Amino acid sequence: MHTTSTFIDRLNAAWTTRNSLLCVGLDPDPAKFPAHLSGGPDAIFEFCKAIVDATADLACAFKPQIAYFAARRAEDQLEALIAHIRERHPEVPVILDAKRGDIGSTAEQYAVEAFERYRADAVTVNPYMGRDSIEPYLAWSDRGVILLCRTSNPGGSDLQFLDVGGERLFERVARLAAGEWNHTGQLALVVGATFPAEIARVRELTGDMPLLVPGIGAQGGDVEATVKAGRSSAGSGLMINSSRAILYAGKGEDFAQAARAVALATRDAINRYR
Ligand SMILES: O=C(O)c1cc(=O)[nH]c(=O)n1[C@@H]1O[C@H](COP(=O)(O)O)[C@@H](O)[C@H]1O
Repeated sequence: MHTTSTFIDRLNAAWTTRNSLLCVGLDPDPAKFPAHLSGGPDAIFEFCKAIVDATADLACAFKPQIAYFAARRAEDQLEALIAHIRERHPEVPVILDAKRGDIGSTAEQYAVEAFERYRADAVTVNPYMGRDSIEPYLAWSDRGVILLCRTSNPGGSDLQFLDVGGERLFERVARLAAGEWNHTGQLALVVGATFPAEIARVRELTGDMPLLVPGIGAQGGDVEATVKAGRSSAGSGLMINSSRAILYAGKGEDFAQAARAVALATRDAINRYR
């Protein structure tokens, strides 16, 4: 399964074969499920499986957010969902959105959780604790590590915009991630679609590094500005995530088809500006 190719190889292949920079976010909230699914013991799995099967050919990645599963004691459904993606859509990389961050010995356990238990291709990590808190994930040489850099939320500026000796903190993170921290070539960065000027700055600092860009759709980020600011030299380089706008596009029994229609329109809108 995870043999010779790296996360970044698999991502590159998915970008090309699917002609898509759209990452479909899997943030399942049972309160928003269509009536015919609510209450079932495997409702979270069934909901996500339907979305995955309806959108796999349109997606360069899937990004399950672990909190939505853990909050409802549904980690087994997350395992089953990722196993389903591996089996049915093996060419679509899975990013486990867990935003971990801890001392090295604990990070080793988080890496086992993400890469062995859940078999994710990549995991999101908070870089606040520094280089040795990231290093354990890199021991899994065929997986990716996606560091928070300039997050999409308004409060992201509280710390990420602080001046740290002539540059802003997110710029330091970007420079470290593109330089000395990336000795294995496994790193990527998160930059919110709600801040196109900072996407452009991070692109400038990181060459063609892959960027995970959440914030279009429900958070109101602008697709055109995001793509123009973030595209790599090859007109690629982005995993532009949308979760709620796709997941909850429809409320009826045809919810997966409604999700597909939004995913298709979003993929095409992104491609217009590459
Ligand atoms: O790491 C992330 O994925 C992430 C980083 C960030 O800065 N902002 C952000 O919204 N996210 C995640 O991206 C998803 C956005 O969901 P929607 O706003 O519904 O499209 C959620 O799963 C968030 O946890």
